[in-house]
Amino acid sequence: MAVIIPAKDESRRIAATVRSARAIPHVDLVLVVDDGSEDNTQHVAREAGAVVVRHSHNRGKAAAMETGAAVVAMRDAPDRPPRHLLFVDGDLADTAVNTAPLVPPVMDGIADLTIALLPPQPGAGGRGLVVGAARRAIASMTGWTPTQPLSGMRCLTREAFEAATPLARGWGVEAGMTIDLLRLGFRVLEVPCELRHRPSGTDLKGQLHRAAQYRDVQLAVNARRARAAASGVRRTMSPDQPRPGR
Ligand SMILES: O=c1ccn([C@@H]2O[C@H](COP(=O)(O)OP(=O)(O)O[C@H]3O[C@H](CO)[C@@H](O)[C@H](O)[C@H]3O)[C@@H](O)[C@H]2O)c(=O)[nH]1
Ligand SMILES: O=C(O)[C@H](O)COP(=O)(O)O
Repeated sequence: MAVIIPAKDESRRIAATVRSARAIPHVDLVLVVDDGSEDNTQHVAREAGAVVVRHSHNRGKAAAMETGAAVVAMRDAPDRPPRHLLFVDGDLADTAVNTAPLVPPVMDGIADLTIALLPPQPGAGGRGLVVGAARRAIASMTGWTPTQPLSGMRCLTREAFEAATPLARGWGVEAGMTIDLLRLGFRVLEVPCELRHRPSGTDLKGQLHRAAQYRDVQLAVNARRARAAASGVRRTMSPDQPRPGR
């Protein structure tokens, strides 16, 4: 099992997150992908015992996740099955170890993707707009209604990860991944985890962040709707079927 931590400017919390993640049973690799931080995230993470790779400029969370998975693949042993992947945010600090319940269902083959359900977060300022839009979009495309559609703490098999790539960009990654995997028949499970993260507030920074989340989720969902419609048209036009309009 490898933990992948995408991290942008997380120097205040990354050491505690890395140390805590190293204590998760079955984890033998903790990889931090420094996504073009302007602070010293990479050094702090390395000192705390993580393997660290770095984007020279900021590319967004989804790109950091893809980089992380590629690096894990390079470090897998040729004679052993590929490691499963556990994605953990850099701001969980001491609670990162509490993502441990995500692991057994994947290791035991009960689920292909597990998603953490977080308890209510003190200081969270959202009105549920982005969360609600993502939830409805996932439900309409898959028939499954997630409780926390944006939760990024996720454990999945390598097979599921590869089926979900290329990932949707930026903040669209979670909604895109859930839709893609469910539509391909993978099994998804939400698992309660006692996590504490730094929630977005109600200040301007928080609202701009939500606007970016909303935009990225819409882009991810629209691309998937278009793809589903196009594959529907292709099916209609396959040679053994009558063509539309004829
Ligand atoms: O350009 C970026 C921005 C952020 N991060 C990292 O991505 C993680 C999540 O970012 P955060 O700022 O904590 O975002 P939140 O709004 O708190 O994230 C919530 O919503 C996101 C989806 O919109 C999910 O990815 C998160 O897991 C979920 O906690 C953190 O480790 C960041 O350091 C990057 O790697 N690159
Ligand atoms: O704070 C959050 O949970 C996310 O930024 C989403 O915000 P929302 O509450 O507006 O959906």
